[in-house]
Amino acid sequence: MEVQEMRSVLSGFRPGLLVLQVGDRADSNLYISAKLRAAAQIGIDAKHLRLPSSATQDQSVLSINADPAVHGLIVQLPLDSVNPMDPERITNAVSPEKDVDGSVFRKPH
Ligand SMILES: Nc1nc2c(c(=O)[nH]1)N[C@@H](CN(C=O)c1ccc(C(=O)N[C@@H](CCC(=O)O)C(=O)O)cc1)CN2
Repeated sequence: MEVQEMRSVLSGFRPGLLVLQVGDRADSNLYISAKLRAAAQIGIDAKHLRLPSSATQDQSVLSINADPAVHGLIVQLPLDSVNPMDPERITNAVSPEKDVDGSVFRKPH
């Protein structure tokens, strides 16, 4: 369903997107700006959460998953942290319903 259609069917509903970044890479900043701009143009309430490069694994993803105002979540790669990070583990921690990139591995039933 297109965002406009969704908003008219679900009167006033505004989908929320969050882009999670760890660190401050210039290339990631550019990609994120483009994503936020594109989302805003089609009526998505897009936000950017930048964690410091001292951030640790997936606690942040888990708390964002639980936020009902975040309907879609993008974990911007690479994760630019001074701590060991397993990108697969982090992207797989994204709730499948919120997985904008379609990168969550789901076990077949
Ligand atoms: N969460 C994600 N992180 C990263 C992704 C991603 O898809 N999801 N990909 C890259 C960075 N990136 C977007 O974030 C990205 C990098 C390069 C390109 C690209 O090569 N685009 C094409 C043009 C495509 C077009 O105009 O339609 C090109 O430049 O030739 C796109 C996205 C790492 N992190």
